[in-house]
Amino acid sequence: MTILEQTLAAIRPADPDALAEARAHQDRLTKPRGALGVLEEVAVRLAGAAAVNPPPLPAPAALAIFAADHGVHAQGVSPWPQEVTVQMVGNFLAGGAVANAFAAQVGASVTVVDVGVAAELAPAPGLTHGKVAHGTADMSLGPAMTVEQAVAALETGITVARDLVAQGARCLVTGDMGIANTTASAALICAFTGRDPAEVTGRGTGVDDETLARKVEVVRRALRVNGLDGSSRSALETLAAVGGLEHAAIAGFLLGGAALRVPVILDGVIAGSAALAAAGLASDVVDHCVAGHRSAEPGHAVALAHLGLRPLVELELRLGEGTGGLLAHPLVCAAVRVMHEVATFDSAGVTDKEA
Ligand SMILES: O=C(O)c1ccc[n+]([C@@H]2O[C@H](COP(=O)([O-])O)[C@@H](O)[C@H]2O)c1
Ligand SMILES: Cc1cc2nc[nH]c2cc1C
Repeated sequence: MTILEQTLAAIRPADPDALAEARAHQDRLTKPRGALGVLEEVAVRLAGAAAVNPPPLPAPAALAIFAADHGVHAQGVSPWPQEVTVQMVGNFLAGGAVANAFAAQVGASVTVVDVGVAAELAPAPGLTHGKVAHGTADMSLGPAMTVEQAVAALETGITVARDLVAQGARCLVTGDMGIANTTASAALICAFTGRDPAEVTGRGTGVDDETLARKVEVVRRALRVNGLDGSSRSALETLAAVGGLEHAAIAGFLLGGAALRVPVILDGVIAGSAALAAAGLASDVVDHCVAGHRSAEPGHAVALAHLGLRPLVELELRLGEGTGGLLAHPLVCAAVRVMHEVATFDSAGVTDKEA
């Protein structure tokens, strides 16, 4: 079996016994039932994903930033030049990006993965070489990737997840860097949810009205050229046709974490669209994902609703890199810590109104 086949075969849905035990456990803790709101559901979901209650504390966390370039950049869909992708990789490796500051704040490690940066990158500490191609082809003219390239990038993501868990990570956080990747994200979201490009295409790094209108038409053309406007293609073909190499690698990263029952916190719209592809390959992967935040990009809310995931943080972030996922990590840890440390009505001698 290939790494991808092995991984897909290993993914299990949330364990119903652990889910039920965790729900009952929440109701015995010294707080009014439901008082921790969304955090109660997060802890219960992690128990289901781990198949044990209480679930393991999701720490330490490891951020993987998957970097790649996009042929569709040639259509004028981003105000930023393509070389910013490789320049930001240098910034991540030097510790100078927002993702580095947030990772330091929450005690997460940072790994940068070149899965498809157009420029050559010299070996450096913290950089993983997983280059599948020097960027994708222009999806508005034909498929962005071959199916073989998409599989190679998926397997890079799986391998990165496996390596980080082997090194001790107990929570994975997705990160991305790729100028023009919000265009590919919008196309993936349309293809997987059936929504119109005008509803899900956003301003990315901050495009003006004229560029936004062009971006919507580029997404529409990419869907048409690749036969994704109505007719159904497989998840893998869809990912290859309009995804980016970082989308494929992030989808693999989610599958790799899920196969090992290690939770993965999703960052923004790039991760959300990659999760749609991962769910198309193995629907149970969603049970192992936590939506870290909701980004300002309109397609992100559409993707999360389709996946049935509720974002934890809403701060109008639209940076990527894993920044929103990292900010959610302490919340996820706090939700699980409750299950380990909070007394029950019985153990603390607190009168339960239900007793
Ligand atoms: O995470 C998000 O939701 C998000 C929203 C807008 C922009 N980004 C980041 O900005 C870059 C893509 O923006 P653009 O306008 O070039 O498509 C890419 O590096 C992403 O990490 C990320
Ligand atoms: C400067 C810059 C930093 C980023 N980080 C993620 N995407 C980005 C896009 C730009 C343009």
